[in-house]
Amino acid sequence: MSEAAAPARQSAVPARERLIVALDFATAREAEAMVGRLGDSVSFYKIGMELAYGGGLPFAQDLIKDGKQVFLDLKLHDIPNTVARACANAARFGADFLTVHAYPQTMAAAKAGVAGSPLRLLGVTVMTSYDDKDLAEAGYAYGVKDLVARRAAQARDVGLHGLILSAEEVGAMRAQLGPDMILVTPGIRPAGAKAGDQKRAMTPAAARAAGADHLVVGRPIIEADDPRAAAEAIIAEIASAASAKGS
Ligand SMILES: O=C(O)c1cc(=O)[nH]c(=O)n1[C@@H]1O[C@H](COP(=O)(O)O)[C@@H](O)[C@H]1O
Repeated sequence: MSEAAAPARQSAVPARERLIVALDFATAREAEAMVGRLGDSVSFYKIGMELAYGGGLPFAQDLIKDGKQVFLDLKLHDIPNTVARACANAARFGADFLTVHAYPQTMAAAKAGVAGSPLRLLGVTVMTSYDDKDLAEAGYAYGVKDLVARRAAQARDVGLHGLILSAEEVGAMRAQLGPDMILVTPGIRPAGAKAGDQKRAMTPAAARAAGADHLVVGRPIIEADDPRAAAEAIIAEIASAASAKGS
């Protein structure tokens, strides 16, 4: 894939493809049942670390064969040799996105590992369950805003394709990084939904209006009584925010 092609495609992405549903289940069987319930309302799925240990990787390949887009959320972080080799192996899957933690060594190794493949790497900046106090407790000298900005600049310097960050930082990071970086926001909560462990959460409309390219949503859809209706409501919110921006 030509790297220059990505931004044009990002701005042209339809609202439905901006929603990424997190298949946070223990088994591929449960994930498959959810994909069946969501039907053609959802085209993009995330396989995270829980499902990866329950048949998620072969299931990801089934999804790709069925024409779905797949985000492998494996959040890799290790010594450069291991990260580069893991990314090269993951690139064979045919997935669209893969996450690595946004540490400079890790990002550089990941970039080298996927060279020549269309797999796009997303650097996880600061988990959306963290606030400034959590970072201080973990030993960081930076608060959320500054650490996200620092890691975003490092990701851009390494040539990473995109970032995972909360919608609270998207506006500032879009201004800092320009239109090319793919900005993906978890921590999405429709009005009135329970935040759970998410500390930096926003509504779908607010996240999209702030400039998020893709929104990752798990529990508000997969735990809903009617997951398909919940997904359609979020897609409608994304579409209304996009048209309000004229994009
Ligand atoms: O990398 C991620 O996808 C991720 C990063 C982050 O900072 N916060 C975050 O919530 N996620 C993932 O996004 C999903 C959010 O799920 P819900 O909180 O249920 O909507 C989960 O699968 C998380 O693993």
